[in-house]
Amino acid sequence: MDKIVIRGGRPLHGQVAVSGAKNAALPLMAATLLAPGEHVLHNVPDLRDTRTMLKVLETLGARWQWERRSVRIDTSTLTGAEAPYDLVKTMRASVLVLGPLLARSGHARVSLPGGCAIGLRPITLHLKGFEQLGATTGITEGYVEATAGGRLQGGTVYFDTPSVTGTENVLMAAVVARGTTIIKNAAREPEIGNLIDMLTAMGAEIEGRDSDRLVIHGVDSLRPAETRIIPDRIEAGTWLIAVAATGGEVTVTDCIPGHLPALTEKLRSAGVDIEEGESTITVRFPPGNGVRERRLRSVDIRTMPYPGFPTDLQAQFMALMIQADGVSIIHETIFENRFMHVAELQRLGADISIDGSSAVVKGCHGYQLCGAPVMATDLRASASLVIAGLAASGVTEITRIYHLERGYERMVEKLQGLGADIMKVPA
Ligand SMILES: CC(=O)N[C@H]1[C@@H](OP(=O)(O)OP(=O)(O)OC[C@H]2O[C@@H](n3ccc(=O)[nH]c3=O)[C@H](O)[C@@H]2O)O[C@H](CO)[C@@H](O)[C@@H]1O
Ligand SMILES: C=C(OP(=O)(O)O)C(=O)O
Repeated sequence: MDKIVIRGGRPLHGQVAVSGAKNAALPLMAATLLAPGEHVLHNVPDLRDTRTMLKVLETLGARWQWERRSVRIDTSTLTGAEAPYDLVKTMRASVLVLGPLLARSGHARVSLPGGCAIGLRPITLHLKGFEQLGATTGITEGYVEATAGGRLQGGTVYFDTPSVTGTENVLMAAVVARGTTIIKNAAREPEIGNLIDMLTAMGAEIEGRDSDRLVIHGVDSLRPAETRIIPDRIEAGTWLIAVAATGGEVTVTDCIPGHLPALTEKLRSAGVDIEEGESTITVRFPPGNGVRERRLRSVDIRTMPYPGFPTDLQAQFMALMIQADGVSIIHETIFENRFMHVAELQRLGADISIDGSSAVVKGCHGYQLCGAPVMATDLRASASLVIAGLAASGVTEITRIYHLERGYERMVEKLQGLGADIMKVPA
């Protein structure tokens, strides 16, 4: 097993290109199950999670081939309808094969994705949605089973709370149902827009892209499609926060600035210079407008469904706020246990206390954090430790970095390209 060693305290400079989004690639890969034939996905990030999803597809009978940044997935013949525990336990997004399998094969059996380090993560809304389309669902021996007695029937699905994978799963089941389905209070994350574009290219009829009300007119059949995965807004946001934390000037390329409205607004409020181009964001700290003093202001955040502040950037933003001037309240509304990074950040000298779903961060303005050995606990917590390590003085060693490899493509190499002293070494 490898670990990451960082000698912190160096500003970051240069350009960094953002990879395709993990959270778009996974549902789009699952969507290939809907139509027999060869699909092509471009800009696919080579990650532990995308490799796991390919294994899930393979167990269902699909064949695949990587060609540089593209993956060809042939779903002409499916030989199974079960996603086993061994794969699902390593990646919750495996649950996304439920909707497409139910639509195509009339039956699906997927190991129940358990609770993970960040919270319970139920899928009751997915199952309720399938039932509204005429399926029966149940849980036996740790597996979710969904069965459609014939073709699914369009219906109205209301989500109590906007669920990202729930919206994606029900959407994929509904595109070939008989009649019209309406999803009310749907999630609006850009990754859902990417999925809608792919389904539309496959022949689906969907109205309401980017809104919380999706209207799906079921079609008799779909065809394979060629689709490009959107840039990873969470990776882009991670770079912006890293530069704000270390100081320096970096242009983040191959991104969609409009996908990060809440983060760029918060960074500006904190005193960070953000300049948006068409597909680039330049981040500068301290700001270049003659301001000499390095003074990062504390700001509060509250995680919310898109376009609110993403829960997937909460841990990284906390790593920035521990160095700010003042007190920042970080309120996590999506997951009940997404503060696992707090104990590790404290090892670097951060002053953070937790009060229910809020973290109170007292910035250490004027003092530098001090590197320490820390342990990664989940994907975004790991990214926050990297950011804190880059900003701290001395050496930070991060173990259990397999979490990071689930969602960040070539993170160490990209940071080295920006001048960071960071290495991956055997633990
Ligand atoms: C809205 C939101 O920010 N979703 C995040 C969530 O997506 P993911 O799809 O994993 O989670 P959901 O969007 O479904 O969950 C959103 C909220 O709804 C609740 N819920 C969900 C399903 C259900 O059946 N019942 C229920 O109560 C969850 O407990 C949570 O509080 O984790 C991903 C990985 O960190 C993020 O990329 C997504 O941005
Ligand atoms: C927690 C994440 O992913 P997943 O839903 O795959 O666990 C994430 O992307 O931050």
